[in-house]
Order: sequence, then structure tokens, then C-alpha cells
Amino acid sequence: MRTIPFVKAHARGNDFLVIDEVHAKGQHVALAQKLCSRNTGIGADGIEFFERRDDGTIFLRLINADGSEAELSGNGTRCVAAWLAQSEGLGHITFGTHGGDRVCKLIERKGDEWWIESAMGVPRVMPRTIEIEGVDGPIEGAMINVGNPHFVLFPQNEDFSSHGMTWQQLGSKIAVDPLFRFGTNVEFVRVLGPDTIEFRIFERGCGPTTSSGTGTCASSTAAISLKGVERSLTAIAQGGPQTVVWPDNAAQMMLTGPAEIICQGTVEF
Ligand SMILES: N[C@@H](CCC[C@H](N)C(=O)O)C(=O)O
Repeated sequence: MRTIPFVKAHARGNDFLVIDEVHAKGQHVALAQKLCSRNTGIGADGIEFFERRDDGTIFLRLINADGSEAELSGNGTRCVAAWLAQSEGLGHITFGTHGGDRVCKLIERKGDEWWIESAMGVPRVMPRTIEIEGVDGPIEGAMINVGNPHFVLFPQNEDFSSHGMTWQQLGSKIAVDPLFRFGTNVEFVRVLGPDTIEFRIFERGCGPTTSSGTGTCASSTAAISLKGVERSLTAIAQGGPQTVVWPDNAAQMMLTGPAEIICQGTVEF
């Protein structure tokens, strides 16, 4: 048994444990499966392992709750930025991730919330109609890459159901279909107005969640590219809104939202 320090943070309810890489000792998967469990662990959607590099940057490895590794998380990155703002007074941080560099800038503190703008890279869009085993009929949408993979669809129904299934049921099928070699995150998007979308998220590696940074970017990319939504928009998930600005297709997408530190402590592992 050893004692591992952790921080728990969330961004619109999408919650993460933050642990220094020096404590992982190669046990990233086991740590994520144990500590992220809602009933038998601390509970989280994933763990951000951070490693301080000699050049002053910080490298983040994200392990989802089920132990699978993701290229990056938008909200997870912001949670680490919030922690470093709170604990070390840092206001501008470049993070390396397996999905590319992400730069976070502190905008302001409002009570317990740290408001942060993140440069999320240049999204790539591929409109696609897909067929999924066990789903009746083709599904129109888009494969979006924002450092990690997403499939975005536009359900007609107000409750986000589609193809005779709840969004949770349909998401669970799309996320693991062999069509997506490395699995995919799935977002269900409804356009509420010229600059507002609402969406639901079924995440690779943790299932339904209340918010997602990359999911916000993927949903916004699809809404801008395929539905003519404005390039400066509000994207509302169950956990609350975040704002997105995408000046043009070749530019980085800028994501702004809050993150809050919930607690810190140690855990025996
Ligand atoms: N919620 C995150 C995304 C986390 C990674 C995702 N589960 C994956 O496997 O790609 C976000 O805020 O971006």
C-alpha cells in the first residue's frame, strides 16, 4: 500500500481526479478503475496524470474511468489549469497532451469558479451517414476530431432520442461500434437559435456525462459547419453552458467555461 495525494475538480459536473505522474508508477489503468468508481472509489469521469517537464510545460495523460486512455480532455485540462491557478497562482499554462498542445488562460475567479479560456486546436469535420449494428436505419451526422474522436448527430426529438432509442441507448451502441477503430465519443445536438445549441454527451470510457470540453467543441463544429450556426456560440449541456468562438475553419477553436476545485486529500492504493 502507498499513499497517493489527489485533487478532485469538476467543470460543469464533468469531474476529474488530478494526480502527479510520479505517483502513478505504471499503474494508471488500475488507479483509474479503482479511484473513479462511483461506489467503491472517490468517483470521477477520469484521472488527469500531470507531469512537469524540464521546458516548463506540463504533460497531461488522461485515463477514462474504465481504464482506457484518451488523447485529451478539454474539461480535464481546464480542471488542472484551475488547480494550478489556485495552488500556484499560474494564469497562463501550455499543456502537452496526446491530442496536441492546449493553452489555458485564466480570465477571472468568480467565487469558487475559475473561468478559463482554452485554445482547443483546429477541429476537423467529416460529414458521414453511418449504419450501426442493432440500430434501425442510417444515422446522419459527422465525425469530428478535436484531438480526440467524436460522432455528432442531430436528433429531431426534444428529449434527444432518435432511431426509437433514448440518447443513452443509442450513444452506447455508436461509441463501441467497430466502425470507429478506437471508439468514439457521441454527442446529440439540437439547435436552439442562431447562436445557441443544446446537447447530450455519451462519452467513450465513461458513458453519459453532464459536460465535456471536447464534446462542446465537436458539437459546435458540427453545428457551425452543417447547420449554419454562428461562429461565436453558447453550447448548453446538462451541467450548464460553455462558450465557443471559431473565427474561421483554419483557426483554433476557443472554449471558455468554469472549473472548480472540490477537494484534495490522499488515498491508500
Ligand atoms: N470529458 C472530456 C473528454 C474525455 C475523454 C473522452 N472520454 C475520450 O475518451 O475521448 C472533455 O471534457 O473533453
